[in-house]
Amino acid sequence: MSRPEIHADPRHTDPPPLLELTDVSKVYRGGKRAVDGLSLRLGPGLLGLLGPNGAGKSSLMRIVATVTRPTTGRLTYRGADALARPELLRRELGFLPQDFGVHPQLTAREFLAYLAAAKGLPARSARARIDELLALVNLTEAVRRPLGAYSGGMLRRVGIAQALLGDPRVIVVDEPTAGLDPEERVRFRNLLSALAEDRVVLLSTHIVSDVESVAGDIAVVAGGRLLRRGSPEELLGGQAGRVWEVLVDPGAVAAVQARYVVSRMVRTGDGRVRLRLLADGPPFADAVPVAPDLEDAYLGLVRPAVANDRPEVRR
Ligand SMILES: Nc1ncnc2c1ncn2[C@@H]1O[C@H](COP(=O)(O)OP(=O)(O)OP(=O)(O)O)[C@@H](O)[C@H]1O
Repeated sequence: MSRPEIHADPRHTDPPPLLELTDVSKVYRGGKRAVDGLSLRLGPGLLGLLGPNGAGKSSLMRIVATVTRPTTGRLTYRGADALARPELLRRELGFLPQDFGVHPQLTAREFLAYLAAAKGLPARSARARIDELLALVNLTEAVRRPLGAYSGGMLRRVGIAQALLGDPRVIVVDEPTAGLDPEERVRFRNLLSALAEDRVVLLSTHIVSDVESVAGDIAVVAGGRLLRRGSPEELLGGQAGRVWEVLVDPGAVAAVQARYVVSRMVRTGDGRVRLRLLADGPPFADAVPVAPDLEDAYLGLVRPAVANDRPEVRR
């Protein structure tokens, strides 16, 4: 298979990036190549790292967070080698890993105080910061309860709060909206977007809507590679004239799916199915061209790169 073209974004070439990954690969024991020659330049702002399960997002996030070393490639922070001297990056980093674990017997305040101490933050300023963060993630009411009694969404919010201890300049959050309800999702996206005004925020997700409204800059990854980086508009531009809607009988759906990337299916009131699909020209005589959205653009990039699950029919 030919290597996909790597699109560098000229906006990120000047001034020098705060954080830079150069030709980074990660090969796990057993030979799995999770990240494959990936380069990224990051300055202040929010970069949405969007890719399907297994794309290598977590591996990449762990490399940036200096939890995992890449097999080959370079990582620099403020121009210094962050693999040789990870402490330079670590002391300015907040990381929310995908598998964030807590001590169930501690309250949120106790747990954050414990993490603040582990990070070497002075106790007095940490206390004030913890209360500020608990309010920010809307957990003030629950601070006296042990974490073992928290819901998944509440624990996620504790994870977000701990990532912000110490006022990091680089915030790395791996699938942070997993387990959050829709209102919490919106709240959290807005928080990250405000933080990204003057910080590097790297947010990974497989959910297009998580990055759609907040990230002016999106990197689409699959198979450990960067497929495309750009603004939502730039990503949409790549699919202009390639998105169509067509009404078919339910019995015809499988054949259409076998031939085209189907980005959406909706059962209509009269028992037919409206399919939205990607094709270079009109796939059927009665197909209607429609404007691409980010979900189309994402699937148009990712589906040719990896085999993926088919979408469910929405009723
Ligand atoms: N420690 C490990 N040892 C071996 N293989 C691994 C390890 N961690 C991840 N992988 C494999 O590397 C690939 C990329 O995984 P990674 O978790 O980085 O992707 P991802 O995009 O974050 O996916 P997900 O959202 O499912 O976590 C997958 O095939 C995964 O099974």
